[in-house]
Amino acid sequence: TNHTRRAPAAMATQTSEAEKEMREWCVALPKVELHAHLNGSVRNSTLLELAKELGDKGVIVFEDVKDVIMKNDRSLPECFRLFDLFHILTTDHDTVTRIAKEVVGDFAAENVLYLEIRTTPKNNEAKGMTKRSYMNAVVKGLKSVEDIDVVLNDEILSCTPMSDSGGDTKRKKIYVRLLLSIDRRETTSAALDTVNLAMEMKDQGVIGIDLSGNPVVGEWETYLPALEYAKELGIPTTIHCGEV
Ligand SMILES: CNc1ncnc2c1ncn2[C@@H]1O[C@H](COP(=O)(O)O)[C@@H](O)[C@H]1O
Repeated sequence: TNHTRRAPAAMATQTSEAEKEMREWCVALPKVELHAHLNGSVRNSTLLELAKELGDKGVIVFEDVKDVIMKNDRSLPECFRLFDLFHILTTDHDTVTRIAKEVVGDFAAENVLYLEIRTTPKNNEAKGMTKRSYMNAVVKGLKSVEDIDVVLNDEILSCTPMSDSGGDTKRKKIYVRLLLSIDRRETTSAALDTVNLAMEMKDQGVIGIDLSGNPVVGEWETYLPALEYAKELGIPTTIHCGEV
């Protein structure tokens, strides 16, 4: 804070010690994370690495993108421009698998015990991707976490062999559930596809749907049939609204 900067050196050190302790306490505290967007939770280092690869291929200009990724204090419109960039960087099956794996690992490292990840299933013909194959890539990522027990639907999906001595008590365990997001840019039929997919994937950790995306885009009437359909099917729903 400004206050800290103006304080004498000794006091500043004390404050930063206190801040450090508070941060450590927050990390150690067992937590529940209910609002993580998959593509909003990607490590900066991974984004930079992916941007570098696409820069080398001439798809983007790395230097421009680097500044955008590292910028802090973004406005809401800037956030949505950034998501469009993230989607260019992340949307192929292997990258989706990679980011899902890393995101779960990062939350577990911060002692999140129960994690709900929401993500927008994407059709991308150029990559041979359907909403279903996108979600399969996400689930594959969750199952490929090696050093943590990831529990989807109360079943242990990823678990390296326990030691012969009867189990390694130091292994972390995280319960992960998925919400399928409808992007406000989508059509009624695409939104209905997402609800059907959520129903199909109930036994793979999918526990609900979400309406998200740029709040200044789209019309409520477009998604209403999908939300009503979800209600009929008994699928729990979360909604982003009123942010502008
Ligand atoms: C800032 N507040 C917000 N309001 C509304 N939607 C948001 C959001 N933050 C993120 N998203 C939604 O999450 C997507 C990225 O993750 P996935 O591609 O789904 O994994 C964004 O494109 C947007 O649709």
